[in-house]
Amino acid sequence: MQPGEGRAMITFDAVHKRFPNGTTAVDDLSLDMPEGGVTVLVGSSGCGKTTTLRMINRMLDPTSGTIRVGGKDVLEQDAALLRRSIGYVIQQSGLFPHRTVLDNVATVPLLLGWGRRKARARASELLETVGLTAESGKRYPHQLSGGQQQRVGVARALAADPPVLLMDEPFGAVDPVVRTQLQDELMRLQSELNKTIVFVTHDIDEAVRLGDRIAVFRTGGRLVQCAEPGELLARPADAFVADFLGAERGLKLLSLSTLKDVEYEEAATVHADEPAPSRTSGGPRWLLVLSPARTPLGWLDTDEHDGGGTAAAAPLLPVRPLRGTDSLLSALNESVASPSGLVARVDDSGALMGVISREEIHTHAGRTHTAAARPSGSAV
Ligand SMILES: Nc1ncnc2c1ncn2[C@@H]1O[C@H](COP(=O)(O)OP(=O)(O)OP(=O)(O)O)[C@@H](O)[C@H]1O
Repeated sequence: MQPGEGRAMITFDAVHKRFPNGTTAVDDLSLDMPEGGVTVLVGSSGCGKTTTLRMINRMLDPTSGTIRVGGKDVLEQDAALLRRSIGYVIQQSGLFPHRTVLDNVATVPLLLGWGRRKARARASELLETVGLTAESGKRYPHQLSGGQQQRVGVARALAADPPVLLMDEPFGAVDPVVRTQLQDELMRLQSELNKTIVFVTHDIDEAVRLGDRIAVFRTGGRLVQCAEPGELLARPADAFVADFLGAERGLKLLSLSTLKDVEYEEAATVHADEPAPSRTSGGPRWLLVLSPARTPLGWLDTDEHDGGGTAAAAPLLPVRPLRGTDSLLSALNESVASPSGLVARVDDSGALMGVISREEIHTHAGRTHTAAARPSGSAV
């Protein structure tokens, strides 16, 4: 079973939220969030994502309708206890500035009466889990970078090992490089922990990357479509969703398929310490120069080389080898950037397996689209 296909851990049933000033933030929301999956809520500013999230742990209560977590109506549970049993991560990490990082992470276990020693031991273990050193536990939040503070926020939310994690734009305030690292880290953690995660973001790329299911909202708190990323990208329910996904939604779809099943062919290669062939040798124009461990070092253009010297000493053009876990989108990008139009496919150790042609990548890209565009359940 894929993550996100399990039974519903959180259910919204005809939920409305109207604020006293008359604003309807959430309008007739019925939605299931599967156990052990990541449900991402996306949509433009003010469409009710945060309000939806905050009703799950009773930071806000619905005006009408029912929300259940683990089968239990949240309104029948004590709000403070419910909040402690659900992890919550927000954009500006929300750490207590006058407490050390370790004490910040230990907050909920202490509230739950674990005792100082046990709570701190757990906090220290969690800092390591989210990629921080034990030493950083002694610092205060302002002594950490924005990205590190977000990691502490995630560690704090995980401290009491809650089954549900609510994340409200947790990576919204960090630069794109750190953001990608934090996303990678979250995916790694999730593959071990299998939490039920509800994740709010503005960023559709982040949603496609992290979500098992994506729920798209529009202004007025209306859910327009909730689907797996592939289905959403291939079959947006209406023009609003298509617009929201953007002009590159076809390319985004390719980011969901990997090179695992794409066929490769034998590559024309030359070893680094062999003599560099020239155009007069009559072989193929482009050769991949390999290290002794068969790692691709670069492309040799025999049309531009007069012969003489070793292949390693010849002017080489850069190669960016791809693995089976890399996406079809990366392959398409590399096939455009590669001087030979070929993509070098390597194994997990980085050794060359073969090359994939631009045509093969295009064929797979087309097939991915055709398959995704087919309504689910229809015959292949
Ligand atoms: N306490 C409140 N009182 C009145 N209106 C509110 C309150 N909180 C939110 N709203 C309004 O409810 C609507 C939904 O807000 P919400 O914060 O849930 O949207 P959002 O999709 O999370 O937006 P953003 O992406 O900008 O964070 C907005 O129109 C907002 O102005």
